[in-house]
Amino acid sequence: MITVTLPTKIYNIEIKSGLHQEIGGLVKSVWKPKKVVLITDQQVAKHYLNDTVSQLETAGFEVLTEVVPVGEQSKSLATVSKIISEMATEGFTRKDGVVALGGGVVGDLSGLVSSLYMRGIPFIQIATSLTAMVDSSVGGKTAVNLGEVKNIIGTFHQPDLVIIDPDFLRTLSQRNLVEGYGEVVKCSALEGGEFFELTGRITDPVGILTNATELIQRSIGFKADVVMKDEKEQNLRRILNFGHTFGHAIELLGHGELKHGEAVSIGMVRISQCFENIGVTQKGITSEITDRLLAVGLPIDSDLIGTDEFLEHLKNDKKNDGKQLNLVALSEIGLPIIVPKSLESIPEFLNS
Ligand SMILES: NC(=O)c1ccc[n+]([C@@H]2O[C@H](COP(=O)([O-])OP(=O)(O)OC[C@H]3O[C@@H](n4cnc5c(N)ncnc54)[C@H](O)[C@@H]3O)[C@@H](O)[C@H]2O)c1
Ligand SMILES: O=C(O)C(=O)C[C@@H](O)[C@H](O)[C@H](O)COP(=O)(O)O
Ligand SMILES: [Zn+2]
Repeated sequence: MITVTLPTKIYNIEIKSGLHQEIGGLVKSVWKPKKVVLITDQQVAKHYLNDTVSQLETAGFEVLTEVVPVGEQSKSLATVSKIISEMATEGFTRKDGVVALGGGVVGDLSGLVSSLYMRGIPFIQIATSLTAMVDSSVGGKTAVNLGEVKNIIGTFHQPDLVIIDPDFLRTLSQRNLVEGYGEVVKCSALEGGEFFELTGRITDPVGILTNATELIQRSIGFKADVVMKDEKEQNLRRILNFGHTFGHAIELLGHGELKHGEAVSIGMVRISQCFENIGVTQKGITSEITDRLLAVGLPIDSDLIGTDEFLEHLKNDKKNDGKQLNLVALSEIGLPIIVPKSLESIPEFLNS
């Protein structure tokens, strides 16, 4: 178990194989019986919805289920408003709760629903994808996209509890498993040391599964420490965005072809190479990161980088100050820094 201690909230992240059979009891350990809306997507629902509903009902909760279509398209205001209107029809009050059962899409969407309904009601995350287990279920960033802009509508709203059972990974597709591993490599490069050595020993997707619990604990342990120091991303938390400035732009421009973790993988390699070329990043680091990503089959390059549309998307990065981009670089493995750059300088930077 990892505990996240913030100025206005303390919550636990329970990580253990087999927890999917203890959901009712775990939820009851933090909430009195009440109404809950259980939000999931169609794919996760096929495997886990009935059992989760039955566990929650046995524990005394009254459950409304909301099953959204699979994929990034469900991170939309239309989905938020549909769910919120059904909660209102069902008489949900401020004392009731939202439970996310799914990957990062369901988690980001449910988090936003819970933070908006009646100006904020309690929220629990049950992470079922690797991305959710190593990253999105923790830290309280909630979001939906608006048209072509990624995560532009969102809040910080921390959960009351995070449940992570690596057994859920057994039904996850290899592509989604590998995608989530992109964020693991990110955390390992940011932290360095034994964590980076561990990702260096993973030579294929099977290695992700056999080391899943340790990879989850290390990634979430690292992220939780950063979030505890800077919950609202005023400063340090920006490092968790390594690879995302370019990554989010190509994820959106790919119109669903690139999954989030794949786009981040490409984003990390390109930003790292550019910083290596101008002497900010120590020589050899890009190839160490690239080796880890290629080992599991993650993509490391995209033609979308550098196009006019790409440059246009960079304007929406949430780390920007006015016209200035704040890019995350690694001066060495384990030593992230923020490097300001003007938008105008990016074409030259990309060709450095
Ligand atoms: N809030 C944050 O801090 C944060 C961090 C990282 C990523 N994100 C967001 O998360 C999203 C990506 O998350 P994702 O990769 O989990 O995508 P996702 O939620 O779309 O899940 C990927 C796919 O896996 C399926 N799935 C999930 N769990 C499963 C299981 N156990 N068995 C079978 N299928 C399963 C889903 O149905 C979906 O088809 C992006 O929108 C990204 O922006 C947010
Ligand atoms: O938790 C954070 O902080 C992160 O930046 C984690 C990222 O992996 C994640 O993709 C996050 O949703 C990106 O947020 P955004 O603020 O760049 O939209
Ligand atoms: Zn991410």
